[in-house]
Amino acid sequence: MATTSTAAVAPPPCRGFLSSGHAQLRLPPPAAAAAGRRRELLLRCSASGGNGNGKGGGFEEERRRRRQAELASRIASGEFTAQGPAWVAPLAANLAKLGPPGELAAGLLTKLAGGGASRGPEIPQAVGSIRAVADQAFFMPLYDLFITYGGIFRLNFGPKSFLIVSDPAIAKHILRDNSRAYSKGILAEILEFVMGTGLIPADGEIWRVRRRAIVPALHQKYVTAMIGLFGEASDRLCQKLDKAASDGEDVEMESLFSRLTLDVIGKAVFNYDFDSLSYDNGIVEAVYVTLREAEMRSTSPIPTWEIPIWKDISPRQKKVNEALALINNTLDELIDTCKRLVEEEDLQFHEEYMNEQDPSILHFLLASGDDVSSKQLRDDLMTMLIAGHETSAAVLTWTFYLLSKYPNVMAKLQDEADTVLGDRLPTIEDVKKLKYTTRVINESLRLYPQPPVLIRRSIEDDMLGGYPIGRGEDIFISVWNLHRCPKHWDDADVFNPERWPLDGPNPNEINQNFSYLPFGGGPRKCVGDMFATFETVVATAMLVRRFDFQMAPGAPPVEMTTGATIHTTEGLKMTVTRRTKPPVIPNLEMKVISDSQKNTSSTPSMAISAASIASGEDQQGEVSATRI
Ligand code: HEM
Repeated sequence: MATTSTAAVAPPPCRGFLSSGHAQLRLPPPAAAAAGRRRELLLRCSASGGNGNGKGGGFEEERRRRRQAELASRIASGEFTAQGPAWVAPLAANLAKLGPPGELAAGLLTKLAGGGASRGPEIPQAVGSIRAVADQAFFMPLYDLFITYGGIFRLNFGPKSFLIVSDPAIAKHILRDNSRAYSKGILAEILEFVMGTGLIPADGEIWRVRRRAIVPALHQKYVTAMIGLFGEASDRLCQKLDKAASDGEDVEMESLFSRLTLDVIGKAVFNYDFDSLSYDNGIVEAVYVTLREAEMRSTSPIPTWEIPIWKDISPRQKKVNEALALINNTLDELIDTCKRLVEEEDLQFHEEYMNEQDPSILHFLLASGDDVSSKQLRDDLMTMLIAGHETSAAVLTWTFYLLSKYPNVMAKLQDEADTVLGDRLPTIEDVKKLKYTTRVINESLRLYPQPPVLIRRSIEDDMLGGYPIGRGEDIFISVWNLHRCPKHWDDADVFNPERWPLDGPNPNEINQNFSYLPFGGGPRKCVGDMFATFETVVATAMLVRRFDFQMAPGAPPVEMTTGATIHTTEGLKMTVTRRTKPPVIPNLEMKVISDSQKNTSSTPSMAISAASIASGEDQQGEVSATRI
């Protein structure tokens, strides 16, 4: 079968943050009994998926399992284990950087120096080489190390050192209880070139002011109105798939989901129609060039973009600068146009203000009289464009991957979509009824959290898990590990939407006590959580209502790699078949905001959001994301 090529401007994503570095892992020697227990745990905890029977399967699963088993047996054999006086670890780490002879010397040194006593509580240290696992996404080996060495340990690689946190109580402390003692650290440094002081990288006073300005824009009426936009964009994707099904072409769904969510977020944030599902234009290409650069910077061991002269003459940097200039000019024009519209408007601003011709966040911000420089406004828009684009696309990609592996879940999902949606574009009332679809998204986010790690830096001394830490520590909170911890989850690796009862609260960080963090937690929790949940629910329901999805024959194995979110290494190539049900023809004359959607101020609270109301940020008096 031929393949519909849709990835012209989206080059393959980069490898993991640590994958090209030489991570050095060293830990205190486990007692023999503990090693045995760990080995047992490791065997139970391979982070693989499974098939519809929950028994696992597939070539890629097998490869993943083999690689994990290899690392597990190397850890259990004590290969990474060394002990000795405090000076041994850094010296061994530096030796190991010199390649295989250095690694050998490091091994000998640590063996000879063995038996050092610890003075007070010390965070377990990982030192050694993970080159053997360098061909997988970096959060995968972190999982095996977590299973072996616990909820907090130090990872040294090269001159860098990170604390890896996989314990819910420690995550809660950093993200919520003592969040003021932590900044975005490396993340802010990496993203500065594209997001400036936008909401994600910003810290301190700038963050506080911008969060207070932006959160109100995602109010109930706005998110409800967006459901029409989600439906129309998903319908355009359905038309594309319809054509592929007629032509007998396989489709690369990851790239299509990326386009779907780009089209949605452009309209939702600044009322710009990228129309990337229809064609590639300069601005779409510029967005992808910028996104890939941000991911490259987050995964590269050497910051070539900072090297004097080179940064000015490198063709890659030139392309990035041109792309950024194009996006910035476009955003400036959109801001100017919107300012004119607001000036001409007979404006009566109120809490749930929304311009029905242009319900975008930009319009809200300008109408609210937000006193902000154009540069800051641009940073905020750019931040939301990126935050709301790749994340939702990744959720859809991994959801459809999981559905192809679990046909029983797909069948239930299709039943629900048939019953609830009929032949209409979804309304807010429909979305409330799509409870199983919502559980599928909840569960997909558990298995494939986007992003898989949250990054912080301590800006004060603190205690984490009983260990003292100094300021300046770079910290990775592994959401992947939290979401797959065998102590917290039954059959942690199995895709089981039924684990979340339909009549129960929507799972979130509060009711799962920070073992489940799909949208983060505390004051920096995602502002787009409801938006994103509705967007992915609407798209999933509309697609499965019309089509069956299977992995395409001969499709490359679906492996993970990571930048900001979890990507596939070679795309998600699927065969799409029209369902045998009578064709569904949505009423495209329906307005983006239907009459029933206009009067939403009295919309009763949904089960899906009721539980998220009591979020950590409220307890801290910070501005929380809007709930419906
Ligand atoms: C399924 C899709 C999404 C997922 C999984 C997701 C996930 C997250 C997570 C985990 C964080 C916390 C990051 C941290 O603590 O370091 C976050 C923050 C953020 N998200 Fe989302 N997000 C999604 C969609 C969106 C959308 C659609 C928007 C905008 C409309 C958005 C805007 C933001 C912003 C602005 C922040 C920073 C908040 C702050 O620091 O105050 N996200 N997101």
